Amino acid sequence: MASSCLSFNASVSPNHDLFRRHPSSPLLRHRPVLVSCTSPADGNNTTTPIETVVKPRRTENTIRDDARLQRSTAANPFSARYVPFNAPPGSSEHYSLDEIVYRSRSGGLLDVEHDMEALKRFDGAYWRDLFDSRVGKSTWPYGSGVWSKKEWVLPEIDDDDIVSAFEGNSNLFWAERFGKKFLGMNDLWVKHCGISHTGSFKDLGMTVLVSQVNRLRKMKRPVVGVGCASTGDTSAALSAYCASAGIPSIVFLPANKISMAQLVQPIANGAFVLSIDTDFDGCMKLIREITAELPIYLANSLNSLRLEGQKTAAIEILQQFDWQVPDWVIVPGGNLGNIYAFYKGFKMCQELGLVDRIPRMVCAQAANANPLYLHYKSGWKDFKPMTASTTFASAIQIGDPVSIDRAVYALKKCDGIVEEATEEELMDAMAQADSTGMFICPHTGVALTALFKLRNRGVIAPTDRTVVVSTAHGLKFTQSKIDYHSKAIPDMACRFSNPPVEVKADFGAVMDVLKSYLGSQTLRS
Ligand SMILES: Cc1ncc(COP(=O)(O)O)c(C=O)c1O
Ligand SMILES: N[C@@H](CCOP(=O)(O)O)C(=O)O
Repeated sequence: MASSCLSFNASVSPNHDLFRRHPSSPLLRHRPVLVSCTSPADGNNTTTPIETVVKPRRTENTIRDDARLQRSTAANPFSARYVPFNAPPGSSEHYSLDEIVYRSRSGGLLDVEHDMEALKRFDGAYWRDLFDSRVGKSTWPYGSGVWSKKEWVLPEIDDDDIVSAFEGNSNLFWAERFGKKFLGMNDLWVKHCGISHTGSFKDLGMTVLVSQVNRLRKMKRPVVGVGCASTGDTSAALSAYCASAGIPSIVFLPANKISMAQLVQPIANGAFVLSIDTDFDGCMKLIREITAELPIYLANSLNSLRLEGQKTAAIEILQQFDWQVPDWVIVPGGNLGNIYAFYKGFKMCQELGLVDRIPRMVCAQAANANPLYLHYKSGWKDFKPMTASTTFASAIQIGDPVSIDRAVYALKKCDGIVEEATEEELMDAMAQADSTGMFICPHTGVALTALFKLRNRGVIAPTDRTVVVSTAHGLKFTQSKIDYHSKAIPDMACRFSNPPVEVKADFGAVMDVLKSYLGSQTLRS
């Protein structure tokens, strides 16, 4: 092996990033490094040559400068494009990701299609090692859980155009006490996507969409601003990423239907906020009409770019289980982009040999906003949009989900299930989870209710490895918790409420209440 040529077998050696990441290593300094990757998939020791000139780091460099210095000069072998979602065989319709297009010629949804043949030139072990090697570092842009999978997300974007808050890499934790106490389960996990830059999973998709907009604007494409309709989380993510890149954002919010914490997010980030006297579906209809007329780029998940980022949460789950596949993954659903994004992430891992199967998925809806559930119960016969009623799970108060076709496709492919949760069920589940140390959002309460129901029916077994996706941070929804714990919700027993005890500032009075409390604890244990 020539000293300037590091040839490695993809299934054995970690990856080229390791070499890029340590430019100050005496072995690498000033040395052109030709990284060629054996492709076990075709048995040849040929390559995708990724040539990197490693230059010394100057102290005034930013991490972007570092990334620029270490960048490969070889042609990028990976690419992606828009195609009609679930296109019929033989369809040749496709669009560059640099085009501004949200719908196929027939008016259907689009999907981002990756050049899977190019990705398949590397085997599963290569991709696992590559992704694993990027976790927990601050290398631009791989410090992000989304961009650490860049080759599978937006392979062609220049690192310089990426707008990232190093989102993703959210924790997946063992819900030991909740699982044992309430469900008799020993392998229950929560993927906390709400521990994120703006407090929800929307950051994962928004970094991708805003990065692409950044690129389009540099290419002088007509994008004056980026807009969305929102139940709160999409607008929070959009406004934060746009503000970070200096791009105007415009958000349409249903008046009085989102939490105060969510409302203040786009306001604080300088978005142009319209509070509109309608529901989310009304806002969605308006933003679609407006973005067809004005040079405002549409940021809702109708835009399939978003799902490319969101799918990395599924890849992360597999990675966090050391590439073992869980039995079940439960996701709360509203506009229904996320359930498809999860399916896509799992499916890519299977197709590219990182894992050998995919989990069964459950989509959980609030009973007050359950068009997918009703469609599932009808045996997938006719889908009927509805007017969603008020729900504590306000971010999924959606009656006419734009990604209905994507969701149905994903659920059919993974032998999935749809469940629903009444207001009382979701609030009780949230309170129960919180009582074991979590602080979840009501949407996660919807997902936990689905789990309760499926466990009670014996569909999910006590030892099944199950992941509940927590989609937002509970701190965005404190008012619902206050209402519950103060028993201020009409027609709800609030069985697990834990209101504060008011007591006089008097030693005897405090002793009395404490003795009574401690006595009840002893009796319980
Ligand atoms: C907190 C939260 N959970 C779940 C969802 C549902 O995701 P999706 O619309 O992709 O189904 C949303 C948004 O809709 C949300 O904001
Ligand atoms: N919950 C969403 C609703 C819009 O969903 P999107 O994924 O299509 O943007 C929100 O937070 O606005």
